[in-house]
Amino acid sequence: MNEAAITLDGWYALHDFRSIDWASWKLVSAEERQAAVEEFIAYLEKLNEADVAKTGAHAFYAIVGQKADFMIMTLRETMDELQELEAEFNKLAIADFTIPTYSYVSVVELSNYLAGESNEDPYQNPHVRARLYPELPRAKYVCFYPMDKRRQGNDNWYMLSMDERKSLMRSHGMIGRGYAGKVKQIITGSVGFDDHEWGVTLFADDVLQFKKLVYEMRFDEVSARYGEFGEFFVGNLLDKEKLVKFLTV
Ligand code: VOV
Repeated sequence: MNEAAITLDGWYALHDFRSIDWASWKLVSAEERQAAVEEFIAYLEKLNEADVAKTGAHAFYAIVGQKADFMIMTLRETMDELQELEAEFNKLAIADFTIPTYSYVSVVELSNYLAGESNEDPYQNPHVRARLYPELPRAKYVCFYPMDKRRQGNDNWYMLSMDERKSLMRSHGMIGRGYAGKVKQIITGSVGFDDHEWGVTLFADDVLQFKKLVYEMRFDEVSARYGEFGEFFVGNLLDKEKLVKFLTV
């Protein structure tokens, strides 16, 4: 059997995409709408308490295009908490006017492809911890897509030796490093959890950097030869003020 990469696993992740049923939302009285918006804001503020306490993190973005109207991404210590938060959202008044369009369940993952030899417990290393339990930046834009590594004929990632995969991942990492300070990436593993193998969540203040990074990576062997991609979602940061405007009809 080929050698599997060893993964370090951090917070569990839920990406929850919803569309709004605008026709029904418009039929509700202004008072009811206001109450629903306030309740929604209180829910988001409660999510943010975990960000402040560093027991989790969340991101909230308006999605551009017809795939969804907004996305709430939550990171938590347990899968149980993610499900509880999802159920809590579903009980909000605003949820009656949303249509679930897509969701993704995964866990923040680091592989050992580029890790050096060490006897220390990686879970105690502050740099590793910062990546496994990441703060989600309030960047202006988000990009999310699920992906797989190909398993077809001669292009089978899982049949490559550990050394071959290490060398390919090194090249991948080098391209990524060129985007330091411009794009923050969170890679979440989803084998056994969802329909693809990884979720890729990117944050940036310049939306064009997503296109530049993803395009450049397409020419790198890991993506060119072995990358298979699901649907792409791109969105704009929603703060309280923008949310109120967004839900005003
Ligand atoms: C912002 C840029 C950026 C940077 C710096 C970066 C670096 C790194 C490093 C150093 C490593 C390996 C060690 C680890 O940390 O796990 C990875 C790992 C991974 N990546 Fe990456 N990646 C980036 C960005 C980045 C993008 C844009 C994509 C999507 C690919 C594309 O074509 O659209 C991606 C994918 C992945 C995946 C799926 C994995 C896991 C692969 C596996 O088989 O386990 N990644 N990645």
